[in-house]
Amino acid sequence: MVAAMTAAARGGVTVRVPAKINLELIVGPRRADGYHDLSTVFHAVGLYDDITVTPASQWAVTLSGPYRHLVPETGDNLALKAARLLAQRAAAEAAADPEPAEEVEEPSRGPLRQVPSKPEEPQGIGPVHVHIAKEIPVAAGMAGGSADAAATLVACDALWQLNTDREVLDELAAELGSDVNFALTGGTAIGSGRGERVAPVLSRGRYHWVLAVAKEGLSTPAVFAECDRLRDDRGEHDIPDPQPSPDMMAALRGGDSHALGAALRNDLQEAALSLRPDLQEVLDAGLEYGALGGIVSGSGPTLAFLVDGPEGALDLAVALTASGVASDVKRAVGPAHGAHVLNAPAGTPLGRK
Ligand SMILES: C[C@](O)(CO)[C@H](O)COP(=O)(O)OP(=O)(O)OC[C@H]1O[C@@H](n2ccc(N)nc2=O)[C@H](O)[C@@H]1O
Ligand SMILES: Nc1ncnc2c1ncn2[C@@H]1O[C@H](COP(=O)(O)OP(=O)(O)OP(=O)(O)O)[C@@H](O)[C@H]1O
Repeated sequence: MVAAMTAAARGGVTVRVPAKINLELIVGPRRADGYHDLSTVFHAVGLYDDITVTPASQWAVTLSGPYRHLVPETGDNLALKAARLLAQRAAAEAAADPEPAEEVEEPSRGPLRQVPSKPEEPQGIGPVHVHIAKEIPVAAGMAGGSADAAATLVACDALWQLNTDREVLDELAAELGSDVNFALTGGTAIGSGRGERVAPVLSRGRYHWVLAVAKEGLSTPAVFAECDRLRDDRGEHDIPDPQPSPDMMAALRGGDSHALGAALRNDLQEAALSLRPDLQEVLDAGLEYGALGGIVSGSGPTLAFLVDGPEGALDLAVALTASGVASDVKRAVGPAHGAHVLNAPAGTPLGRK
């Protein structure tokens, strides 16, 4: 928060964005465009990246935090792509929709004449410096890059005072990646299409999670490809269209963590374990030490264990660490809010007066 206030004083906007896990991930057949239709239940958890955007003379991105060395500080960074995409969109809209002329009465000449109205478009759309305080593990199946992209859209929108329609933000989010739309939304929500169509789901309760983060990440395309390969090897060709499961919907409606633990499902889990067999030992240990359920998060390799409260979370985190099967163990509570502004410069709609 102090960093956010300092950023605001320098004319920057800071946005906080959560990591996600997938409580359910049902993978349909591979589509002609290479993606897979999904039915997923996204769940945002309280493990956050903070993104600060500040006006700059050229586009730039920097990182801090324990995972900073794993993320490019170049134009490949998804956050920088998001900032440029929003700038391009705003410029295109301004060009397509030139300032409307308005009629005014000019007393000296009598008749009405046309003059351009005062520009409504915000000034100063241009290069920004994006700083990512990174706490979300990288290539971990927790949508860290997507979270940064979503946060940057929200931060630049606030910085440039664009007030972009949610529909347009969603369009840009989908262009950046399948998980970006959910990072804008947060909470617990159903994802369909390739994951970019996000809709609310009736859910109650707060859930406590223990996350076992692996040292080395997994590539999302490689895990989907392994899922296809395993299905082909088994001769599974008639993959049904993915649908949310009644058990998961009932568990969420009831807010019952035991029912939720039993309903956790991830169709990418087998593929992630096939590529990283060492994860099975950690999964078994978590369940043995009392988790209500355990699952590979998204495309992995992070493992998410559901426990029945904060004490259970501490006990499991200690047990997993002490047993030596997992070196980086975190605790988080869900659901968490989607990308939200922490602080904005004075004088802007979101800033202090
Ligand atoms: C595994 C999940 O995290 C579950 O939420 C997502 O499906 C992955 O979302 P993401 O990382 O934002 O993925 P994208 O950047 O859109 O796609 C990366 C690659 O993952 C594969 N991919 C992704 C999403 C999807 N529905 N089907 C796919 O097959 C494709 O090979 C794609 O080229
Ligand atoms: N801002 C960013 N934050 C994290 N990774 C980024 C970012 N920009 C680009 N990347 C790259 O994207 C790749 C995937 O990282 P990310 O942390 O998003 O994976 P993930 O959590 O497995 O994604 P998902 O769960 O959405 O499939 C990494 O190789 C990373 O270097």
